[in-house]
Amino acid sequence: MHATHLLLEEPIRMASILESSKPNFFPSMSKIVGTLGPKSRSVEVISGCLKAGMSVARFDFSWGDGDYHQETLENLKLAVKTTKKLCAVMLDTVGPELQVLNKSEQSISLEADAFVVLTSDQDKEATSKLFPINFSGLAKAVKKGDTIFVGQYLFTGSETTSAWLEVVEIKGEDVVCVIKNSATLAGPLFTLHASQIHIEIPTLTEKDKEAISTWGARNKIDFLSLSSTRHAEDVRQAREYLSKLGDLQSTQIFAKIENVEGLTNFDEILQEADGIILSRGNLGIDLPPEKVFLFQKAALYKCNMAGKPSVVTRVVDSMTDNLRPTRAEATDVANAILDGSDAILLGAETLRGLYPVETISIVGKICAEAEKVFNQDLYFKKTVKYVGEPMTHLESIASSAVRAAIKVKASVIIVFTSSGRAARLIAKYRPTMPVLSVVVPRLKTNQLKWNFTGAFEARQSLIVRGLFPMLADPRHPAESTNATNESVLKVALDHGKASGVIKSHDRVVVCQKVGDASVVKIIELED
Ligand SMILES: Nc1ncnc2c1ncn2[C@@H]1O[C@H](COP(=O)(O)OP(=O)(O)O)[C@@H](O)[C@H]1O
Ligand SMILES: C=C(OP(=O)(O)O)C(=O)O
Ligand SMILES: [K+]
Ligand SMILES: [Mg+2]
Repeated sequence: MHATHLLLEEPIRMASILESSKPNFFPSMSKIVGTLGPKSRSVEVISGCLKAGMSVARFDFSWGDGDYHQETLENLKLAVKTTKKLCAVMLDTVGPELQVLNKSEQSISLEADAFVVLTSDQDKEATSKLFPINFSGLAKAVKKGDTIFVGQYLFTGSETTSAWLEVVEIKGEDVVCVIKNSATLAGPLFTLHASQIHIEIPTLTEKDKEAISTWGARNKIDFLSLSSTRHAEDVRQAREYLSKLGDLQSTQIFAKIENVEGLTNFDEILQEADGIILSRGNLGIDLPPEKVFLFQKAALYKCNMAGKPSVVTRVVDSMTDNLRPTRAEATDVANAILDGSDAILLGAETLRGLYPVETISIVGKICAEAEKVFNQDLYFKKTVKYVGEPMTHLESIASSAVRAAIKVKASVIIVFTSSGRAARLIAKYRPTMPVLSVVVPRLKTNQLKWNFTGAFEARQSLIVRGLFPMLADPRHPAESTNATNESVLKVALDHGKASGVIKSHDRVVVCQKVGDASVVKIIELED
């Protein structure tokens, strides 16, 4: 991953662009989150997704029930076993999403300039003149002139399967809208997005709590994607809720920023959350188009400096129906990585798209190319300056490990960690080589029984750029004596060699504790 060093800021030989890249052991350092659904739930397709580079599976509770998602998850577990590729699980909440139920499932044709009424009377059938919605407060929340988008889940706002409405009148509980573009709405469920409007529904709804405490607890979810996070308090409340659900106190919360409220409160939200999802689908509707890129760059910079993983959504919509992305989309993926994103989240493309595996593969290839021209040196300096002095011991060790690894052209960095903190700090400095994070389990008690930690920590690094986890044998005690350190390191090196990331005569940088001292050491392998 560090073979050819081109920098965007330097003149690039045009011919070098045509040289094909050697495939690496890992498709890319950047991570891919795939949403699993109708087109991606067989063991076969999921195995294909894992081999193509998906390392986090997202289960979106905006549609489908627990049983449906459970079936998919069981298939994922089988696929993980057969492919031997690790995958983390993310539960995505419904949140304060407005929905129209189309019980008859017949498509609804909307004509430009005609009128449609949004009503809270959910007993009514959806027709081209009437949309029953799941919220009674809309008439109070919107005013004449406001914009509302409606379409099939994950609509883009630019195709003929979604429509743009403008509020013309409020009649009691009903909202009368004029249709701005002709469209055909298909499927059982449409999503509604009222631009820049506060919807008075809690971020974590009762339905979400139910899904988390049953499905989530049963499956020990690694990540909670908190849809429509609007305030830091939303994250605190979700954390409080998870803390009462046994193992889920280890679940990480990714705040999904999808509207201007979340954007306005971004700094406080970032402090509370474990990571951020830039939900550009909804945000792209809430923001004027010319401002979207700016939010992306500003938010990713803040995540990078905080050392918290970031995820960008909705990159290759057109691949839902096509084998190739548009030029704009291909360029957009690369730019998300150059802007600092850790991961790319695929929604419709894998959920209901025709080419889930191919999409993951192409997105991974674009990410890998972007990583090669990423100006790590500049980024490193910026980060060190931002952190300032004095650094914490651990941060100083982590940044030094990355620097040393680049200077000696190490093929990998191996980091020992239990909490995952050391590994995340190394990733923060964006090493150009993969980081094998060796998660050493710790024995922990909840006063009832003994348990090993480590599984969550290992899987949670699957969303961080550059981190590739392995779980050490729990028979190795977590205290760092020289003998155990050496034996765990040997296992890690063997693992690296067996998988092909480490070859004989390679240099490897190791970050671990010896007694009470944190050390960075450089080792040169024999054959
Ligand atoms: N089991 C272990 N054996 C050796 N070194 C370790 C172990 N766990 C963590 N370290 C090292 O200890 C330092 C602190 O790392 P950190 O991830 O914060 O530890 P912990 O996971 O115990 O909180 C880092 O240098 C890390 O590489
Ligand atoms: C991923 C997105 O959100 P949702 O949860 O609605 O798919 C998005 O809006 O980009
Ligand atoms: K959702
Ligand atoms: Mg969304």
